[in-house]
Amino acid sequence: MMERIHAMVASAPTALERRAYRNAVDAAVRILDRLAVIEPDADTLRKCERALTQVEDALRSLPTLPEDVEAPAHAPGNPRFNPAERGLVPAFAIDAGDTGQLVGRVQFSPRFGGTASVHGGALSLFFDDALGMVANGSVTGGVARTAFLRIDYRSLAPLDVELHCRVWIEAVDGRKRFIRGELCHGDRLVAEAEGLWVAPRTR
Ligand SMILES: CCCCCCCC/C=C\CCCCCCCC(=O)SCCNC(=O)CCNC(=O)[C@H](O)C(C)(C)COP(=O)(O)OP(=O)(O)OC[C@H]1O[C@@H](n2cnc3c(N)ncnc32)[C@H](O)[C@@H]1OP(=O)(O)O
Repeated sequence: MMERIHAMVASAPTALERRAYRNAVDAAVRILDRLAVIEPDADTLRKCERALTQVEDALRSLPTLPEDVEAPAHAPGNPRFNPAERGLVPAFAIDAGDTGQLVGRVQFSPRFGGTASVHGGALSLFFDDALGMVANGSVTGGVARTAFLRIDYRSLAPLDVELHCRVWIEAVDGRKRFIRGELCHGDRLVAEAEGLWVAPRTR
């Protein structure tokens, strides 16, 4: 038990560690964004690979978070919890929220590109996070998992451009939370999403 408590305390990052973590992830995703747009040059890329392998070696020298420690690993203060801080989803800015809806902006950088526009799966990833945030927010209270997520792709989503997003609670029925969302480029609808989040049984 003491070991477990120690592991829980040890895995909660300080503000300094969290900032350093975010800066390291930012540097890594800037590399992926750059790799998505460059004209490849074998010599330069071989040098990059060598330098990146050194970075990887440095990261391998660090201990990994214990797998069995649920609470701190998923606590809001832990960067492992937050997909945007890990570079998994594009960073988005929340302009308004907290009343069962959320209004914000998101910009998909080149690594999220399919061909010339945003990859459909990246849009789905974003919606899972944004709708999930409202499903797990202060109005509904507590944790819920995605049961289904349907995306309607209405028009191509441009890369590197600010898109506007709105997410709201459509209905709550017992453990079920039906959430909807939409993403627009200016006045143009880019995609719509609807999903169901189910809270765990209490007994
Ligand atoms: C510590 C505090 C935290 C607070 C956080 C606040 C800050 C938040 C900040 C940032 C949040 C970021 C948020 C990201 C969110 C992303 C979430 C994910 O991506 S989760 C990974 C992907 N999802 C899975 O892996 C689920 C896998 N599936 C399951 O675990 C189960 O199937 C589950 C839980 C979804 C349902 O299982 P059952 O056993 O609990 O419930 P049953 O009895 O089967 O269903 C309950 C009701 O739901 C309907 N239902 C279930 N699945 C359905 C479906 N696919 N379609 C339609 N209805 C469905 C059923 O028909 C039933 O309805 P009837 O009660 O009879 O009316």
